[in-house]
Amino acid sequence: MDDYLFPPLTKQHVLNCAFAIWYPIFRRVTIKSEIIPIPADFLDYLHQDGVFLPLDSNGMPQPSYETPKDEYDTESESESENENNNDNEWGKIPDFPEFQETIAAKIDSLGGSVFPKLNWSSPKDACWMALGQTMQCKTAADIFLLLKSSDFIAHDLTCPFEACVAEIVEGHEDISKKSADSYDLILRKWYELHPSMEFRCFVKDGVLVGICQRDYLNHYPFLVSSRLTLESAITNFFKNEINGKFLNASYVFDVYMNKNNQRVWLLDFNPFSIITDSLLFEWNEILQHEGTEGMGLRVVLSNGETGLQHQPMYATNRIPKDAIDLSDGKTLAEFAQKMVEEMALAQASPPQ
Ligand SMILES: Nc1ncnc2c1ncn2[C@@H]1O[C@H](COP(=O)(O)OP(=O)(O)OP(=O)(O)O)[C@@H](O)[C@H]1O
Repeated sequence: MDDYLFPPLTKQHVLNCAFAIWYPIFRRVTIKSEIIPIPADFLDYLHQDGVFLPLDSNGMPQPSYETPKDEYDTESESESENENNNDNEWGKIPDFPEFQETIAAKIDSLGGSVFPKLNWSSPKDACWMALGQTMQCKTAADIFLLLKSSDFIAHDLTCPFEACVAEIVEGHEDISKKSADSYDLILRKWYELHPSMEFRCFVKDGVLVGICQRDYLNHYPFLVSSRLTLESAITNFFKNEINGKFLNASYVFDVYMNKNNQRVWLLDFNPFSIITDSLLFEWNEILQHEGTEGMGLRVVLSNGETGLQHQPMYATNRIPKDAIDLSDGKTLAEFAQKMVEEMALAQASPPQ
């Protein structure tokens, strides 16, 4: 770890990886998306503890959602009734009617289901919380549950510049400790992406140094046999569509390749930094690589190579901190049960 010598990561490098910055430049080669500025009250709500979902468009709690009062309050019924009559019948449940309406309209315009993100991250660590355990969202409530349950989203909100070099200007605080000035909710048109066709690409000083499987835990035999064809398609995509257009000289980008026509699509950009997972490479290999010839496409060559078979991703992120905030003993037991079921399911069904 200590050997690693990364070029200094600045706040600007991280900002350049924010969706709203790169999307206008690469709109033609990426998935259709909508960018919705997050209003201040919703940002406050995201910062608060607990997973209380806002009311639906009719002012009612979301379907199958138990209000904090119904489920957890220990007050006597009469006390509760008094309080309920006072103001907000649903106690702590927040309400963002305009924001929710905008989201619903954008979901419609993207075909009815979307993949949500904030400036940098998606709440992929929380998808086990969602109905159907998927990131596919059809309503604002689906999105809010994922955002509120995710550690990755909490990181975007609280310390996105954590890995940046300290920039202390006299009289100003160290900006590496700051959060972003503004946040966007990103809605991307939903596609059933096959994990075997996702790849991560490492670019150092404008050179495509390495490409590897994004799903680094599983062996896909066809990737081994078609490695050179895939590598050539991704390299061409880099040369024609990415190189020289992204704002940082060194960066990491993710792509998806359509299996049928081998068309490559850009998925995301990440900082060239230890905070980005190097997957099948060691960061040292990438950092020490010299010359203009890259290391090519690296895939998992056999099941034995990983020593693991059909692993669920983000297994270690499956108890988000808000689950604990939300819980009494009973709820945690329910979460634990759900987790056990999901792990069993993931082990039993290999990826197609
Ligand atoms: N539009 C989409 N429809 C369906 N699934 C998607 C879509 N976009 C991304 N995904 C899936 O979600 C995963 C994470 O997406 P993305 O890279 O945008 O999120 P992220 O949180 O920035 O991830 P990372 O930090 O690993 O880069 C992708 O690997 C892909 O499997």
